This record gives sequence, C-alpha cells and structure tokens, in this order.
Amino acid sequence: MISLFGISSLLVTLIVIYVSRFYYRYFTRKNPLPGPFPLPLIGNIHLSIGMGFNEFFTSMHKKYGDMFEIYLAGERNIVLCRADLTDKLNMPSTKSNFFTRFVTDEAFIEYELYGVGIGSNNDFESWKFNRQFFDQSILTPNFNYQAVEWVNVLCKEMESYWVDLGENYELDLSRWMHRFTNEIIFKVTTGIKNNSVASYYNSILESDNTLKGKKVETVETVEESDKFVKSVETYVRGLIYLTVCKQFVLHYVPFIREKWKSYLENKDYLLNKLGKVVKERKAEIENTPLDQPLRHDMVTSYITANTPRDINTVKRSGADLLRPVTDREIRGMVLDSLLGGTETVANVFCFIVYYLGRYPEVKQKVRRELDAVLGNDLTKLVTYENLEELQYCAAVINEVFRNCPVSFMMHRLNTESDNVGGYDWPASTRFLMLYSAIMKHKDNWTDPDKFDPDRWYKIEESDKYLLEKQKAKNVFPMFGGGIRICPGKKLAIIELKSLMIYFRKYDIEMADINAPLKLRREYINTAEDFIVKVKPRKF
Ligand code: HEM
Repeated sequence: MISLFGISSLLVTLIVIYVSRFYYRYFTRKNPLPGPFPLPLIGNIHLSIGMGFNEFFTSMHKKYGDMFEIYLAGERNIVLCRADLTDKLNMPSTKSNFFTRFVTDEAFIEYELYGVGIGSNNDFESWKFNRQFFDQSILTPNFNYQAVEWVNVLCKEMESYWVDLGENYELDLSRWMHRFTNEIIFKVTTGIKNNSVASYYNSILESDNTLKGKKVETVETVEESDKFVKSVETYVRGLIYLTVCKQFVLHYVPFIREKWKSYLENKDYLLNKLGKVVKERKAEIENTPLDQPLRHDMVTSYITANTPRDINTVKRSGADLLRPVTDREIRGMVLDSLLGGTETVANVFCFIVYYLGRYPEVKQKVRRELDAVLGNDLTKLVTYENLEELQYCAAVINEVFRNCPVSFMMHRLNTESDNVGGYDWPASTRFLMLYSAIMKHKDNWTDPDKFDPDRWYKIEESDKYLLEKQKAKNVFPMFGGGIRICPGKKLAIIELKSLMIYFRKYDIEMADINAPLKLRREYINTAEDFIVKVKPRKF
C-alpha cells in the first residue's frame, strides 16, 4: 500500500514538473510581448480580483499598449486593441485561417458544445451546415416582417402590465428585459409563446398583494418560467468557467468542482427541455395535412429543410448541404438563439435607458424623430419600414454600445501559422480582440470618450467626425466580423428600436438619476438592479 508520505512526494513531484514545464514554456515562448508575469494554472486571472473583466483588460491595455499578452487558465492569449491588428481575424471568407473561436477540450465536449449549433462549434463542416440553415431562417424579409409584428405585440402586452402596476411602481428594468428578450427569441425560434413576461408580472403580483393589477392566466407556472429563464442565464455563466478554468480545475478543485457539477446539471435540464420542444413540433408537422400551410418559425424551417415539406424558399446547392437537419443540430441552433439573443439585447436596452436619462437633449432628439416618423397616433402598430426610417435611434444604439459594450471582447484561434501584428504565430495561438478598446481608440474616433450619437448621424454633412466618416465601418465590431459575424443583428435592431418607441409615450425614469450604472462585470457586461419608474410622457 502506498503510504501518505508516498502520495505527498508524488504530488510534490508532479507540481514541480508542472511548474517547471510552465515556466520553461514561458521563458522560451515565441515573440515575447509586454504583459504581466503569470502564475501556473491560473495565469493572470488573480489580478482581476475586485474588478470586472472589462476593467481588468482596459487597465492592462493602458499599461502594456495595443498588443500585449495575458495568461488565462494558464494559457497565453494575445490581446489586440487596435482595429487594423484584427483585420485578418475578421476576414469574411470561408478560407479564413481564423474560423475557430474557442479551444476544444474535454470540458468543452462535456458541455455539449462540440460539433453542434454554430456559436461554439469548432468543426468547420458542421458549422457551415448549421450556419446555412440558421441564416436562411433568420435573414429573410418574411422573418423581419414576422419579427416586427411579434415584437410589437409583446411591447404592447408588457406596456399593459406596467400601466397596471402604476407610474410610481419601481420596476427592475433589467429583469423585465430579460423576460422580454427570452420570450421574443423563444417565439421567433419555436413559434411558441412561452409567457415569460406574463409569468414575471404574475410573480410580482404574488409577492405583493397591495398591488392593483390582475394576474394573467397562463399555462406556465411562475416557477416553470423562472426556471427556464434562469437556466439560460446559468448556461452562459458556465461558459465563463469553461474559458477561465482548466479541465483539471473544473473536476478536482473543491468549490469550483461543485459549481461545475451544478452547471452540468443545468445544461442537462436545458437541453432536455429544448429537445422536447423540437420533438413536439416534429410530431405537429407530421400530423398537419399536406394541403395546410406550416407556420414560419426557425424550428419549422430547420425541421422541414431538405424534406418534401420544405418551407424555405432559397434552394441549396452542394451535396453536403442536402441532407435533413438532425434533432440534435436543431436543438443546438435553438440554444444558440437563446444564448445569443437574450442577455445581449436586454442589456443594450437597459444601457440605452441609462444614457437617455443622463443625456436629456439626446432623448428629446429621439422623441422628435419618433414623432416625425410615426405621427400622432400613439396606438398605431409600427411597420418594418417605419423602423428602417429611425436613423437617429440607430445612431443612439451604436453610440450607447460604443460607450458601454455588452460583449467587449471576442476570441479567435488560427488554424495554421500566420502573421498578426508583424509577428509570425504558430497554429492554435489564442487571440483576444478587445472591442471595448478598439471602439475608443484615439486613432479611429474623434473625442473617443465623449458620448455623442451625432458621430453616427448624417456625418457626411460636416467634417466634425471626419475619422468616423472614414473608418467607422471597420472599427465598430458591435456584431463581430468575418464569417462568424452575428446572424441576429437585424433582429436585435428590430427589438431595440421597437423598445425605444416607449419613449414616445413614456418617461422611463431612473430611480436615482445620479447613480452610476450598476454592472455585473463578467464575461459580458450586464445591468443589475436597474430600477426605473415608467411615467406617462408630459407633452
Ligand atoms: C445587441 C444584440 C447583439 C449583440 C451585441 C451581438 C453580438 C454578437 C457578437 C459580437 C458575436 C460574435 C461575432 C464574431 O465572433 O465575430 C455574435 C455571434 C452570434 N450571435 Fe449575436 N449579438 C446580438 C444579438 C443576437 C441575437 C438577437 C441573436 C439571435 C438570433 C444572436 C445570435 C448569435 C449567434 C448564433 C452567434 C454565433 C455566430 C457564429 O459563430 O457563426 N445574436 N453576436
């Protein structure tokens, strides 16, 4: 039997070997760049304690310049903070050497991310197949018209709850927005109304019986709906663990091991739930007579693709794209929609409300545009064409994002050796594009720290924002770039502009106008406890 002493000596030997190997690799690394000195296993992550990830990277940028190195989970990452350094990584071609976003390891596979869906899929052929169907279902004019209609209806429904709660009720806008985006994305993806907003409203009424509103009848219980919304948020948090912890840490380090186990349980719940939705819709389609039309949602589009009931109008070419989509693939794409489209839109809208509260002159300009485009009838439903006309609103969305990005960085790896920033890098080098720095770089923006939507609005009419005029297209990666650019960008803008229409009728007032925005700063920036009152606008 091995003695305790034997086990300890073995452990010490393994640690010494690991640490020596780590520092040997560190001191002999190719192209040493400026950056903080790393520790084995954790890298530089300890330096971020007490601040958010974005603040941490921003402080490193200030200290080490536009191209530096950071160690995460013991691995080297090359951080790029100027747009021209990222050009190659964002090349819009399937021949791109920078297709891969994350490293595939055992934990990645354990989280069921490999070879499925599009967001985290590292298998190029599988990604290409899935992305084609994703784009086909979401990038058509029909989809846009349908989305505008559904978003309109849900905006009206949410408005009715706010009116019932009364103008002095303090709403946590961040929570409402998460419900709103969850319901919309679920609806456009599956065609099913999951009543996420209504059940949140019910939960508020349940928790305070002095409120005057009337509970809404829904099939979903408050608990069920809560569980689903939270499971999507929890799944995203699990992705952060994957990125910053090595598999060994996830499986063996106390506390983190338990946390990881709970993320895996949550993953099983979420995937089972989505799998059930796909199965049920499949059965519905099979039971629908051939002469009856099928509704246009993303799941229906995936299920029917390359089958005799195909609802997609675009025909595919290439033998590898002609097979039907499997249930697992469909489930992966539904999950991608939820992951990509919930936190992002919800938080951008909260940040818009914050900036409009802080800049009343910008809010006035937004209102003037809404009045001009939508007229005096406050009950009229908006159209896709109306939304297209809202150019100043589009400028506000961009400027809010530039100043307060939700997704502030993005990863890439090179498949083959390549030159980036003047250095030759071996295959599988990890690059990290720091969007928050790129979007404020003095070489590309006039008064980069100033909040001014005019830098996006009719800039051809003056030379004030000359830099933006020349460069904004390439230096504003709100939706990323290259072949992996966000496929939900049109839907996101439809949702955000539709939500901004609330400002035509209401003042969304922050409880404390002087309080700084409270952010939960993790892998993405999210608003927390964002308390507002929704009052009728004073004309
Ligand atoms: C304001 C809202 C949004 C922002 C800021 C945003 C931002 C991004 C960014 C930065 C990327 C990475 C692109 C890259 O690597 O170059 C991305 C990818 C993605 N987004 Fe969005 N997004 C938003 C809304 C949405 C919505 C509504 C959906 C739902 C359909 C969505 C689905 C996705 C998917 C599936 C991907 C992965 C694409 C791929 O890897 O091929 N996003 N998004």
